[in-house]
Amino acid sequence: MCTAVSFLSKEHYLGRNFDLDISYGEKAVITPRNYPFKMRKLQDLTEHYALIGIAAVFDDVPLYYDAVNEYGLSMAGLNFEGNAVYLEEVPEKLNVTPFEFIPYILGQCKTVAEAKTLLEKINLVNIPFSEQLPLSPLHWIVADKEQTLVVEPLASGLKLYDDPVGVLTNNPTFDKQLLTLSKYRGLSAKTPENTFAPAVDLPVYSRGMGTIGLPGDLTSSSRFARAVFTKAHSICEPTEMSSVSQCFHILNSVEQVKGCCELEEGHFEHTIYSACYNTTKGLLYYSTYDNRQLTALDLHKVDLDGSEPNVYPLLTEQNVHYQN
Ligand SMILES: C[C@H](CCC(=O)NCCS(=O)(=O)O)[C@H]1CC[C@H]2[C@@H]3[C@H](O)C[C@@H]4C[C@H](O)CC[C@]4(C)[C@H]3C[C@H](O)[C@]12C
Repeated sequence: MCTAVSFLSKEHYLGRNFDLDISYGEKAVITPRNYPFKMRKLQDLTEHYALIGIAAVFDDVPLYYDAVNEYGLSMAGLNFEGNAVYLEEVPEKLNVTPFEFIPYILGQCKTVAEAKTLLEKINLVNIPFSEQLPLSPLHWIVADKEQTLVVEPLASGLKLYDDPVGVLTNNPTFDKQLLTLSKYRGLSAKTPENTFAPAVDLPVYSRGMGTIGLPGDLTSSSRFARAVFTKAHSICEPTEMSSVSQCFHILNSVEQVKGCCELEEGHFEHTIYSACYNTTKGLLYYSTYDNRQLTALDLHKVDLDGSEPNVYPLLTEQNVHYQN
C-alpha cells in the first residue's frame, strides 16, 4: 500500500508513503539536465529539466518512484495491481514505457496543464526494463501548486482524472475511490449534534466524536478516506517547518506499522520511507521506518547542468538527539 498527498500550505508539497515488504535498494537521486535518459521507442531525452526524487538505480539508470522537477511539477507512482494495463506499441502515439514515464513527463513539462497536453499523446507500452525487473502495475499522481491529476493506464488507454482531493492510494480505480467518499459526508472535526435520537440524552463522553466512522484499517480505500479527511481539516502555520511537519503528520495518519499486514509467512508490508517534497524549492525531506529523523536534500545544491546522476543512499539508521 502506498499513499500520496498533494498539500498546499504557503508553498506546495507532495507527500508520499512508500509501503511494501521489500526494498529495491531505493536511493535519493538528483538527475541533472544533461543526463541522457535513454528511451526504448522514442528519441533519447538528452536535455531535460533537472529532477530530484527517490529511485532504484539499475545499470546506472535511475528508475524513479517519486520526484519533482526544477519547475515544481511532481509525480509519484503507486501500485495499481489488477487494474494497470500496458498496451502494444501504437505508431501514431508517443510510446513510453512505464519505467520511463516519470522522467519523460517531469523532464519536459513545467506544469500539470502542460503534462495534460503531453499525456494526450502518450501510449504506455508493455516493455519491461529487463527480465529481472518486469512491468510494474502502477498509476500516478501528477501535481503542481495549481492542480492535481491522476493518470491510470486502463485497457481503453490512459485515463486522466482531475483529483479534487489531492490524494491517491491504490485500488480500486480513482472514480470509485472518489464516489466512496460520499459515505463519510457526515463526518466532522466538530462535536456533532444529537440528530440520532434527539429525545434521548446522549452524553459527549469523548472528544473526536465527529470522526466516528472514519475507517482506521489499512486497506487502500480506507487510507484514501482517512488521508482525505486529515488533509481537508489540516491546519498549520505558513512556514516551511510547520508545513513540512504537517505533511508528515498527514502521511503518518495512514502509515503502516510492521507486523499489522502480513503478505506471506513472515513478510510484512510497512512504511519503508515517507517523503515530502517542497515542489517550489526543489527540496526533498524523508524519514525511513527506522530513522525517524528528517533528512533533506536540495535539488539546487548540485550542478544542474551536469550529466551524471547524484546518488545518495537513504540514511536508514535511527538518529536520536540525546538531550542530557
Ligand atoms: C511497489 C511500488 C509501489 C508501492 C505501493 O504502491 N505499494 C502498495 C501495495 S498494494 O497495492 O497495497 O498491494 C512500486 C512504485 C515504483 C515501482 C518501481 C519503479 O516503477 C521503477 C522500477 C520499474 C521496473 O519496471 C520494476 C522495478 C521498479 C524498481 C519498480 C518496482 C515497484 O513496482 C515500485 C517500487
